[in-house]
Amino acid sequence: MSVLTVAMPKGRIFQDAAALMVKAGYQIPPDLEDSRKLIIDVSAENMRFILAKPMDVATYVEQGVADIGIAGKDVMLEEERDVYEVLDLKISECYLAVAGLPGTEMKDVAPKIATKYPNIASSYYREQGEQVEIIKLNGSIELAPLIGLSDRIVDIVSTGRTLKENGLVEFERIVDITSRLIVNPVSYRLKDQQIDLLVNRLASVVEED
Ligand SMILES: Nc1ncnc2c1ncn2[C@@H]1O[C@H](COP(=O)(O)OP(=O)(O)OP(=O)(O)O)[C@@H](O)[C@H]1O
Ligand SMILES: O=P(O)(O)OC[C@H]1O[C@H](OP(=O)(O)OP(=O)(O)O)[C@H](O)[C@@H]1O
Repeated sequence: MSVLTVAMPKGRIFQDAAALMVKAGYQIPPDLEDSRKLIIDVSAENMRFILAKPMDVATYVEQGVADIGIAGKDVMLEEERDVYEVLDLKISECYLAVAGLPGTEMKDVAPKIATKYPNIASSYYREQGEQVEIIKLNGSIELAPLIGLSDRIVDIVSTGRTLKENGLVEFERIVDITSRLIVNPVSYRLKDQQIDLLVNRLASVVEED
């Protein structure tokens, strides 16, 4: 049986994802994320974990250097990678929303939208029939309307604390987000039994609403 390479997102999703795998019976070392090592072999499970930035997970899986991966639906929508999305893991829940300063209207001509998700924001406003200028930022998105960089932001909301503490309000909810199990199409053909086993084991522990 060949080794299964799993691209795991560092950061927020990691703990939820590792807990789910442990619940599914996989012997994952609890300190997987504590070291600075980026490749961790778990020979007992015939698995290799690569620790990636969340936005890059789907890239590793599409390129085939990882057979499977765990990625937020936000990443899947933004990146549109050629991978199979096989299971909603129902972890790391959040949503994408439009937010801004309360009581403000968008400018009539070329309103500015700051976001880490330019593709999602573009298609959202295209569907709304609104012509906007997208400003790509890499973080601290909530700053943009506060300092006059944008009329609105498109960003992730989880507890709502960041919006609240910066005096911003949510205007529209765009899409609910959870993390997904994704698979490289070629790997799915070559390692179908191994992957099916993992999918079934994870599916059986994913909480049903
Ligand atoms: N409050 C939240 N903010 C951002 N992402 C969240 C939140 N809650 C869940 N998520 C999920 O976690 C993923 C991002 O994880 P994380 O914040 O660790 O990475 P990141 O955005 O690359 O962080 P950084 O750039 O600060 O390292 C998103 O793709 C999303 O699916
Ligand atoms: O609703 P909340 O629970 O407050 O979470 C939402 C915030 O968390 C994320 O930012 P992150 O912490 O990843 O920082 P960033 O500014 O570096 O993107 C996201 O971009 C929001 O700013």
